[in-house]
Amino acid sequence: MSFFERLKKEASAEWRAYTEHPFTDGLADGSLPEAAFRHYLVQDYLFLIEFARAYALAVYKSPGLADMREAATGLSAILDVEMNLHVELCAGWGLSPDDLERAAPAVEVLAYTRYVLDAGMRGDLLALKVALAPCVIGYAEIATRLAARPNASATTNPYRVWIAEYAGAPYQAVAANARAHLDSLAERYVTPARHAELIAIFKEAARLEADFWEMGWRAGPA
Ligand SMILES: Cc1ncc(CO)c(N)n1
Repeated sequence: MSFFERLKKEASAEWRAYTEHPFTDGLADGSLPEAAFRHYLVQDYLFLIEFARAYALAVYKSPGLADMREAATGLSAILDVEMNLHVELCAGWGLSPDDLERAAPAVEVLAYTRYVLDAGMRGDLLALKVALAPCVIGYAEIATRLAARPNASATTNPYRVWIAEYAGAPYQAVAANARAHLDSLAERYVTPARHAELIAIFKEAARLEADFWEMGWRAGPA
């Protein structure tokens, strides 16, 4: 079993609560209230800015050049690809870059991004990549599951663009790469004594991802 599979297995309750949150089902069938999605989009932009900072920390925390380049590629994937797609997606929802940058971060954004940055600052590159894994790899898994649903790509589903973006080949390749790199770091740096620490970080990050969906979900009409 790969290291990533092992993490998922150990954190199966947290993983399910995150990847099968009702918010995601609302995206799949188009039933998610628009206010919930709009709130999520604004907060996700603020999240991505801090997430880019965590990748920058991964560059710094890299023991060697190959790890450094991998982290730099991840940083560029966020700053140059994912954030541009996000701005485009937001424009379609009537949200300008100004609207996005003026927003105040929700406590769920602060809690999650500070947690990941802290795990990286006090730990090594592996601890940081474990904290990042639910975000990067989780979204790829969620979108693949949603894309297989009957209404996911229907023109009547307002969330089809979001699903297609994360289920699409470029994002899936980013996630596959992150997964392979995590497994290779684990081969180099995991010791039995570290398992509990790393599983705890993974569980916490998955829990904070579920809280992120919950934040969006609460912004929808009751
Ligand atoms: C909250 C959150 N987690 C993961 C991703 C994927 O990058 C995202 N855009 N937002």
